[in-house]
Amino acid sequence: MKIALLGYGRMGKTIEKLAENRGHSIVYKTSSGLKEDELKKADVAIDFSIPEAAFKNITTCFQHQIPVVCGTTGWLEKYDEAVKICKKENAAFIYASNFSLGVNLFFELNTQLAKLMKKFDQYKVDVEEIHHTKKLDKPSGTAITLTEQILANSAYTNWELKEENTSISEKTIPVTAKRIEDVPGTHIINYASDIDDIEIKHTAHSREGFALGAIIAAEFLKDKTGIFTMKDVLNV
Ligand SMILES: NC(=O)C1=CN([C@@H]2O[C@H](COP(=O)(O)OP(=O)(O)OC[C@H]3O[C@@H](n4cnc5c(N)ncnc54)[C@H](O)[C@@H]3O)[C@@H](O)[C@H]2O)C=CC1
Ligand SMILES: O=C(O)C1=N[C@H](C(=O)O)C[C@H](O)C1
Repeated sequence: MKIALLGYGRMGKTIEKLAENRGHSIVYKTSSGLKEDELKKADVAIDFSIPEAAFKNITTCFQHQIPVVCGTTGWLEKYDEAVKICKKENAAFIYASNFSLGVNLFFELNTQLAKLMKKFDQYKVDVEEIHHTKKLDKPSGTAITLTEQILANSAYTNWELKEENTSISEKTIPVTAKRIEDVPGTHIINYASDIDDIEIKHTAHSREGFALGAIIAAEFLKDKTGIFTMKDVLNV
């Protein structure tokens, strides 16, 4: 498979290494704007760039009917518009806030746990994410997905990023974002009561899980049209 890497930073470089080990070739890579003649050489594009660039990158791929896998976080206010353009251009698209198998299993666990906890209102939930200090967005896209899953399966009505010394209402899910050097990505869901806590946690040991998941998504998407999610790719 011929891959275009849109974003050649930490993730782009990890994807290049794993993709070549799986027999794919990187035919185009960029860390700035797109050269459309170069992009057109690819069977599929993988975007791990920056929030400001993702929408332009992926919609340019749609215009050339190049299937695109996007892992960039922090641009989702434009997701619905991207989906509309993808359908109009008869292109193919997968976005995921997290491509790792482990986190996608964790998403299922989180949903089931939220359903179970719904009737036990003595437990208060909070969501915490920890990432490296170079991360541009907060909270992480993964933390937002986890929080939205809890909202869809509980009596909570909204979420807020918790800054120090702020008080948060009963119906609001507090989300804490910590930045610690070199942490690839940790997510914790805690249900606390006066008597005990119940906690689930996912810890990424490196970026390889994210990169491998994105490559598997690209292998799935090549030669397809339409909008897909990691549930379609992994059958979870
Ligand atoms: N969905 C997932 O599984 C994961 C998502 N991410 C997300 O992926 C994104 C990238 O993460 P990292 O690789 O750690 O960041 P990074 O900062 O190492 O790499 C981003 C690269 O994009 C480049 N860039 C800037 N403008 C561009 C443009 N117009 N077109 C193409 N590239 C451009 C930058 O120069 C940089 O090299 C972030 O939004 C991060 O949150 C990261 C890991 C996993
Ligand atoms: O920026 C990162 O590094 C990561 N970003 C994604 C997110 O925002 O959820 C996924 C992963 O946790 C690493």
